Amino acid sequence: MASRPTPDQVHWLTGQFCEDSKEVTYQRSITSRVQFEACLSLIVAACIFGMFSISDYSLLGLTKEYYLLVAMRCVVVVLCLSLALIIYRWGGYADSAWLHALPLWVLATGIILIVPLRPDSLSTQTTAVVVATMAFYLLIPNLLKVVTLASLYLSAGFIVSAVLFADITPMTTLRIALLLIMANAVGFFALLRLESLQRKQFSLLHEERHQNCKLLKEIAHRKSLETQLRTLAERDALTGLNNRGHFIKLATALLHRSQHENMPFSLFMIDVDHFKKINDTWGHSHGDWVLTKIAEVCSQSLRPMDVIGRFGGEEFVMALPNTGPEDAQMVAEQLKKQVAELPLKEGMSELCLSITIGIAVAHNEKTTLESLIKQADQMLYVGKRDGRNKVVMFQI
Ligand SMILES: Nc1nc2c(ncn2[C@@H]2O[C@H](COP(=O)(O)OP(=O)(O)OP(=O)(O)O)[C@@H](O)[C@H]2O)c(=O)[nH]1
Repeated sequence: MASRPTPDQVHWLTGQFCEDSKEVTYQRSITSRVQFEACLSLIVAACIFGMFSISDYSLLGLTKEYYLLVAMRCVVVVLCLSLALIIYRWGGYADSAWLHALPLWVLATGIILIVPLRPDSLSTQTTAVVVATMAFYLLIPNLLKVVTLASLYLSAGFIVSAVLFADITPMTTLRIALLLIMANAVGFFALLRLESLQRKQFSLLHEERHQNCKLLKEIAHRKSLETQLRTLAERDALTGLNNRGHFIKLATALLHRSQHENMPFSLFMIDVDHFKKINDTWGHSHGDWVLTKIAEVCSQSLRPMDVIGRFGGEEFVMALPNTGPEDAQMVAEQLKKQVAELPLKEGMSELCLSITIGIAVAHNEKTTLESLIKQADQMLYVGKRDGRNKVVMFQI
């Protein structure tokens, strides 16, 4: 049973992809280059074809045949130049291969028509046909099928014309035929190899791009997973604040920097008053909501250099670098006021929301974050004991 061709498989005889859609994609990818190169090659070919009128003159002089030849050459040159322009403007050969075939047929007809007008210079013309055949295959960019048909037309037309008008012997006819068969075979296989190699290169490039795309997607996916993991490792799921571990890491760095710069550093321990009662009265979801609202208020009151974290349960912690006792007291009072003024959920109107804040300020280089947390926690306890809704500062 014949196996199905793979998308990258190239046909052994046409040099094109076996899969039509892939071939069209390939042809479209090279359209602009082919258009430019075909246009350039046709202009050069037309000029060379026209220039041969000089050798016509040296052979024929100003005879009727010479004028006919010049007229024919002019028609071919004009047609080729016009077609070159049309191809340059509109000639994507994925859609209009016939347009690329046309100038080859015009040139071939022109070459064939020289024989009846200049039958004496057959050997020169045979050389010209061989060169033209090679140029068709290799220099004028075109599809192998299109080139092969035009070249065979040129060879067959030339031989018929030579037999009819140049009065050649059967032996000479055979020699010319063999020469043209050889030129066609060499041109055909050279172009077949070129077409196959170009398409294989295209496939490899395509595959490489595809793999790169996959790799970029994979990298993006991994980066997003990494971000998610980092968030999970550093953030508190309910409030989105830093979790205890990450807060300690960030606050320790801030404390060290303040100590290095000889600047004060304050730490707040914040605890929601009678939070258990909120849970018991309105349920855990309302308790959660209150915690997120308080977290929001605290975050909004921070400066960019401050750091906040959820320490556990209904307890928050804030680190304020470059903040001395007076400023810390002021910020804490302001925070306490903002929490008390928080608009509450429907049905919670009788709740008097308040927080107690314990403050510790680092005074010398030896103070550690651990000791500051301990002192602020002690002040929190004092504030709770003294009736809650208080700001208490650790005094040395
Ligand atoms: N809704 C909710 N409740 C929590 C969460 N974490 C801890 N809690 C509750 O918070 C309550 C803390 O109660 P307590 O330690 O007695 O403190 P309190 O009621 O605020 O009393 P004081 O701090 O002395 O004013 C407990 O009932 C915990 O179950 C949470 O993430 N969500």
